[in-house]
Amino acid sequence: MRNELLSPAEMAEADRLAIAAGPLDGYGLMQRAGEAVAAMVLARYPAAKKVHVLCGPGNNGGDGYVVARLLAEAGVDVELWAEGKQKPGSDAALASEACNLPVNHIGHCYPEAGDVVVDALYGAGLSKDISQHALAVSGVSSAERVPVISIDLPSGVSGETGQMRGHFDAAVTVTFARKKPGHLLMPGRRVCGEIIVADIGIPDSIIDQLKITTFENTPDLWLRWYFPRTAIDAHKYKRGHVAVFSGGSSATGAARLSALAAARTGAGAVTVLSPGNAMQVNAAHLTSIMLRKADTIEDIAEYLAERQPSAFVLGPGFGIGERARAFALRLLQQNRVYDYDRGIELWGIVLDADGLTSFRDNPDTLFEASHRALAPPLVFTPHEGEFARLFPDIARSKKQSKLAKARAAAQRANAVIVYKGADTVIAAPDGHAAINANGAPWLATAGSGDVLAGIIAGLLAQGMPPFKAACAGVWIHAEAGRRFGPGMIAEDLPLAIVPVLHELIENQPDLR
Ligand SMILES: NC(=O)C1=CN([C@@H]2O[C@H](COP(=O)(O)OP(=O)(O)OC[C@H]3O[C@@H](n4cnc5c(N)ncnc54)[C@H](OP(=O)(O)O)[C@@H]3O)[C@@H](O)[C@H]2O)[C@@H](O)CC1
Ligand SMILES: [K+]
Repeated sequence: MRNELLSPAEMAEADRLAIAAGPLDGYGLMQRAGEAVAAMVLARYPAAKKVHVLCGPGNNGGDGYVVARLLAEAGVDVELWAEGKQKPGSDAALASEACNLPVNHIGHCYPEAGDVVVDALYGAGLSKDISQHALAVSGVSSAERVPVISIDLPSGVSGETGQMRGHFDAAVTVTFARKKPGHLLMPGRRVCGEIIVADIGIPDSIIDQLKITTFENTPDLWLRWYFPRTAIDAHKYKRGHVAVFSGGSSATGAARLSALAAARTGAGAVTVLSPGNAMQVNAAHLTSIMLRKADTIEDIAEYLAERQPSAFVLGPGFGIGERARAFALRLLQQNRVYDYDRGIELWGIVLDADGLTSFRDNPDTLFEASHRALAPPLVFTPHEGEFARLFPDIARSKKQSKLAKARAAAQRANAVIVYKGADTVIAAPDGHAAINANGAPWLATAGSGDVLAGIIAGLLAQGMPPFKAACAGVWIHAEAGRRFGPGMIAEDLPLAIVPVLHELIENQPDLR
């Protein structure tokens, strides 16, 4: 897999292992890094009037000296600008010695329209805010529309968290071996431009040794082994039965959106569980989706015994309060069911929106229930506000990245957490996590989250493991929204996922 995301510490470990295994030493890796960037600059900007290379004191700057030397050798007009003191004898010092160009202080750098800037100030070793001089060059570059090529990361962006300490706005970021979380987490992602991952000679076998648990959410993560295969003899209930709880008579649309999405995702049967006072309005709007009255805990118990549904959605439009808490805790009393023949978990619960907010005053009652040994798999789908209500202390942390927060929450809740946003993070209680990157702004529309909850439930119902179902659901939902484009409303989404599903299945020969 090439979708692992390496933290700066993991990347340093990969470098260390690669150097120990040979044949390249640190200086050799730096040459390869510089070659990749120089080749990219030559290919993309053959008509650049001048290339300004900004070098910091560490190895990011070292890469910059290699780029400057190679571009000058290729006949490009190169000017070198530096700040900070190099460590004598470091790879960066060797790279600067090998580069014979004059070095100017960065405070005098004024790029002009038609030039290109190579930003080799700070990468993995960023440890403080970037200087006023660096910020000034960044500002002039933006004002003059001078493209910035950032090495490893736009200087000022943390590779670990995506947080920024001043920044460059890159047109292209060239990173090495694998992407880093900071390339995908906001706000860093916004300033990376196009991200190119260059091979500098660190083999996959070295990355494998690191046992990475953070990934970019791409189909590689879940399509081949885990995506539901519709068996030829599939009976509708074998393809899973999803139940979605509806709100009262004036708030039923959200549940129907979830229900429709679950059905489109391939669940064989879907039922809306409705309060008595909303039966009529739900009945007026449902056709293939079934409807059943569920006002009380007894109604739910009866339904569970009779129909053995395989996934629930509780929360969209449901209403905040005691009823939501009681229903959620009742579902959590059911034991998980494992189908040993098919090797799949038979059911799970997606808790969204009001289903989460209802526990804001006493989240521990929810977490105690979810930690019971036989409790069914749980997926929470909070946006930022809901996350803060359920995990206030984690949400407040200034130090932790969104990735770390989602992981901490997943452990505490013993649930898969889908921490939504432009950079949705999916985290499992066992520490596995993925960052989604195929979203689009049009997904931020009312009802979009209800559809996502339904897609995930549809996948859970078909036996997909909860973390994989959540990852696949987020990706499919985002892909459908991205392809639909401007003008999309949530009602469009359940149908828009269909071509995405077709393509996923067609692209996997062993899934046909
Ligand atoms: N390892 C390898 O084999 C390979 C690594 N490669 C490359 O190395 C890069 C990582 O190199 P690195 O670890 O030297 O860190 P780097 O980002 O250059 O910064 C550290 C220096 O900057 C300083 N500093 C930090 N922030 C600052 C600020 N805001 N303002 C001012 N100063 C600041 C910091 O100071 P200190 O924290 O020590 O006070 C220290 O002196 C990586 O991104 C990739 O490009 C490739 O060549 C492939 C092979
Ligand atoms: K940089």
